[in-house]
Amino acid sequence: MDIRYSANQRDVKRYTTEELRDEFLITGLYKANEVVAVYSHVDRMVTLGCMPTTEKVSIDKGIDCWKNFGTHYFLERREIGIFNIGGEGTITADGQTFKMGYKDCLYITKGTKEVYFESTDAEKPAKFYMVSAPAHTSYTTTFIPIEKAAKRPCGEAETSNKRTINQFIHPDVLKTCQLSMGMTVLEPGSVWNTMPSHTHERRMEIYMYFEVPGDNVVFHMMGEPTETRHIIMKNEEAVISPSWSIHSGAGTSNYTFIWAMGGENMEFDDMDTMKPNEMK
Ligand SMILES: O=C[C@H](O)[C@@H](O)CC(=O)C(=O)O
Ligand SMILES: [Zn+2]
Repeated sequence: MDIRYSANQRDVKRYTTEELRDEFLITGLYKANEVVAVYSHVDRMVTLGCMPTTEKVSIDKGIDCWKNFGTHYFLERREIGIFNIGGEGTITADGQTFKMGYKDCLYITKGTKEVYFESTDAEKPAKFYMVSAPAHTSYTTTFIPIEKAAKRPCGEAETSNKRTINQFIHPDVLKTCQLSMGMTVLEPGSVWNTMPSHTHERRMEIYMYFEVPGDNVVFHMMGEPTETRHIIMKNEEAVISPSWSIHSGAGTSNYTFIWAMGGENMEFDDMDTMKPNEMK
């Protein structure tokens, strides 16, 4: 498993493009019938991708749970949020089966021993995007279609940031230990997410950009507000944002992204925002 040890804001100021990408960018999430996992020591969050084609794939395929987590199975002391960003598929969690259409979300609670992924059609495989956080207790495994998500329209066409924040795994929708996840959809002509930018010292965040058409890219902004850097991101790539970093982006087209947060603070609006002209 790819392990990322956390980097601090002082050293990051001197990182080259390559060092910045090696530390924070997550690429290659979808390899047929594999589980691709990146363990970050920032809040011990694990980002995973699974694209089952011809096989029924177990969540711990290729992962040595005892060596990496010191647990007997993946969700022994973890919770996980899963979105399907590909063709139709199914997830089986301790015998319960969930049909997962495009953009459907599933929260699976701590203590779930067996989790399997399958695609309905190997030619149009499901692509599961997942983020897992350490958990101290069990709640309820819950299927959340986009209609059940709490919707927050924000931004304006005039400032190229008109978008809808869909809160799926969120205290208003269901209980979790520390994980919250959602999906932000930008309108055509809007390219900026999370502008005005913010940080939240009390929790970290991971963004995964998708629906980035063709050769387009997203310039993902990170760093301390007065020491910003950017990472150019392609479709279906994710990026780790430590608590000290802004996480904001501008695409060469509109796009969609999934955000995931972990930390003790679950108050969505508890952010330190800044005016765009206060940043450097
Ligand atoms: O802490 C909250 C997260 O950064 C995102 O929900 C922000 C976002 O989706 C947006 O403004 O476009
Ligand atoms: Zn944020």
